Amino acid sequence: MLVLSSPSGAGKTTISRALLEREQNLRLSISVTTRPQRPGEREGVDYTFVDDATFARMREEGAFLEHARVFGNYYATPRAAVEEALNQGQDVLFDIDWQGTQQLRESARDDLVSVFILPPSTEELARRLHKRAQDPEEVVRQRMAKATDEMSHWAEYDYIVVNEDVEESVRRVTAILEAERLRRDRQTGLRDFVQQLSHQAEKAGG
Ligand SMILES: Nc1ncnc2c1ncn2[C@@H]1O[C@H](COP(=O)(O)OP(=O)(O)OP(=O)(O)O)[C@@H](O)[C@H]1O
Ligand SMILES: Nc1nc2c(ncn2[C@@H]2O[C@H](COP(=O)(O)O)[C@@H](O)[C@H]2O)c(=O)[nH]1
Repeated sequence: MLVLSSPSGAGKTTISRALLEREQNLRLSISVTTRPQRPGEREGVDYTFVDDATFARMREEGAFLEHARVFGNYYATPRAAVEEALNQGQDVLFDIDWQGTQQLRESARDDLVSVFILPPSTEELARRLHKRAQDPEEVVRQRMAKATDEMSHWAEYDYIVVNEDVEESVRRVTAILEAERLRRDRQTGLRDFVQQLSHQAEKAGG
């Protein structure tokens, strides 16, 4: 479970999309949200868009692994899709905030790798939020005002990537993913493989 968090506009959606194109065994967890759909966003691809009543019902039914109120809207990670992907041996990518990360960390523990994305400067963060031009000015202002609050959680994360150049950031997150996949405890079947090697070495050595 690979989590990316950041202040709004720092670039995690951009980095996630590039990662998903390159990584065969990585699936995006598609969140459920009550936020209005942005121009260009696709239902079931970017988010599953629901109304407040549907969100509340799904939460009561235990359909979420985590949920949070972010910038005045509700967001949640659906349990079934994530469990299915993990059971199939796939890695799952989460683009969620620090509240959701805290909740996932409690349930997933060792299986969670978290990356916090920082902007190179506050001016650049404001530029990116405006450049995206998909939210009303008031929403952009509200998200900028929340940036300090969001960034105060950076030290809760395993890795920090300052997103200056997209390509370089994607390279760094890919390197994190590769290194984490190589951890001894994540390589299943290693014990049998090493036993086999030892057996062959003993035979070869007479
Ligand atoms: N390294 C970069 N350099 C310049 N522009 C960037 C960079 N990374 C992302 N952007 C641009 O910044 C804007 C915001 O990026 P993006 O939507 O990926 O942010 P986000 O962190 O996912 O935001 P949110 O939390 O609101 O979903 C987009 O227009 C994107 O193209
Ligand atoms: N706790 C969760 N946070 C989520 C989830 N999906 C997205 N998010 C975070 O919300 C903000 C705003 O996203 P936007 O798409 O409206 O710009 C951002 O920080 C996302 O990471 C979720 O399922 N749970």
